[in-house]
Amino acid sequence: MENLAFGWEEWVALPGLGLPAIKAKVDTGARTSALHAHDIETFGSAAHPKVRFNVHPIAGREDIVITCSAPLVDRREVTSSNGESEQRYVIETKLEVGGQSWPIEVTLTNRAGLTSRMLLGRQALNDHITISATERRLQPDLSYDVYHTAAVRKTAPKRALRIAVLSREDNYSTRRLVDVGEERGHTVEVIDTTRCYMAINAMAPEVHYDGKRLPRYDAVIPRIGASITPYGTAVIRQFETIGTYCVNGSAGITASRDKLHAHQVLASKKIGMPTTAFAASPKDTSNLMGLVGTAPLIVKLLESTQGKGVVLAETKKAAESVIDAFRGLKANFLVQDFVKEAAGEDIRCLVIAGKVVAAMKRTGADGDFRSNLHRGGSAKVVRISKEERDTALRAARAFGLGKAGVDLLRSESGPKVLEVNSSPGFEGIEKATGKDIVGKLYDEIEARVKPQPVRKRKGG
Ligand SMILES: Nc1ncnc2c1ncn2[C@@H]1O[C@H](COP(=O)(O)OP(=O)(O)OP(=O)(O)O)[C@@H](O)[C@H]1O
Ligand SMILES: [Mg+2]
Ligand SMILES: [Mg+2]
Repeated sequence: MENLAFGWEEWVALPGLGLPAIKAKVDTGARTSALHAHDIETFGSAAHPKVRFNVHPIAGREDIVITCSAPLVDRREVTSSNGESEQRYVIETKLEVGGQSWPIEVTLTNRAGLTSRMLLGRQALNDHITISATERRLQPDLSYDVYHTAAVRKTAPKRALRIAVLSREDNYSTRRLVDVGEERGHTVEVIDTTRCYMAINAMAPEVHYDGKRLPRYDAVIPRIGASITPYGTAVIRQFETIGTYCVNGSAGITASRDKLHAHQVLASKKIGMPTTAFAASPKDTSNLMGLVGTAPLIVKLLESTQGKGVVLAETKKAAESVIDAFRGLKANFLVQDFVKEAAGEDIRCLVIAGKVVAAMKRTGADGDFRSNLHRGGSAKVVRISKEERDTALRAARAFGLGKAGVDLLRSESGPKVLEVNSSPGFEGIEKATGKDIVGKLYDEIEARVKPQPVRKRKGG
């Protein structure tokens, strides 16, 4: 390597950590280099331990945070210049300066006394470096401005993420989320939503599990079952309060789960859907049916999933008796125009981050108007029209969902949204379309956790 001259302070970059500019002090009294970090947490398996930490690259700018992660190489006792010793995590990363780069060992410490962001110890100062103790910044200047520009996002390395899947089930979808995440070098933990507990505290929101506070996750992937929506969304809200990126937000899950609420949201955004009405009082049954049109009509339990509470009433009389029966059971329901021309078929569009990544057509079992796969329906890949695509995207956006399964009926007057599912299963659609949908979800998560440029402060 070409010789480099260092003063007592130099601009350096640690590209492997996503730190394009940082001021480092040369400290020949120390063997290993040190980086000022906080929220230092280890994660990953015993065979491949990793460490996750936050760095404020600019002294005095606590609002600028870069989250880093790196494989852990060691944990060792380090004695600092003031004689105090502490156990520190050690990582290996590339130091870049003056157009050259070489690997160095870095210990992580959050000692408040450490005034510099970084100290360069002897191990990093190879033979090709000559130090002039009385001079400073002999190497080309870098600028903190990069943290205010899109470059900070572009140059951020792919780092190992710590991800939680909120799920109570060990099914295809959960397993795929774990497998694909781990293939990409992330650590994916499956957390049983109902076993999370929380202290609702304004100052220190946190989530506990198995007797411990849950760590900081880079992302939370909610797979909340319909039976635990209120509790599950409360857990997600807690993560949202901490500032964790949740692929689907609590508000969108809540609104899309409640069929009445969901239809109101869709209607307010002028998204096509079958004419729908609902009423609470038995006195209004015939007026209610009048609002929707003439028989045949669909009567749907609000809590229905897998098509279990969806009834097709061929005549007005049949509709009345179904409604009476539901009322007798104190069940909530809605009445909907039967889209006959859909002919027992619906289209499931899988939306991830504002894109329809796959679509399949589901066809009901012989003689069933319901196309649910759980009811014996079958699925195959389908090409959708631009109008169908736009409708699916708008429906997912209406609930602010990063991942959604939007179900459409093909009607004479264009696509009609039946429902928006916030925990769409991946098995049916991956098998029908051959697409790697879980991979696309991770593409989005990886892009979302990249650092955002921070606005410059006046005078700063
Ligand atoms: N208004 C309608 N007109 C025609 N067919 C309909 C209508 N509503 C529902 N269906 C059929 O019945 C199926 C089940 O209805 P829907 O999806 O609303 O119920 P669900 O029980 O919530 O099902 P899921 O398990 O998908 O959540 C639909 O996939 C569709 O094939
Ligand atoms: Mg449903
Ligand atoms: Mg459905």
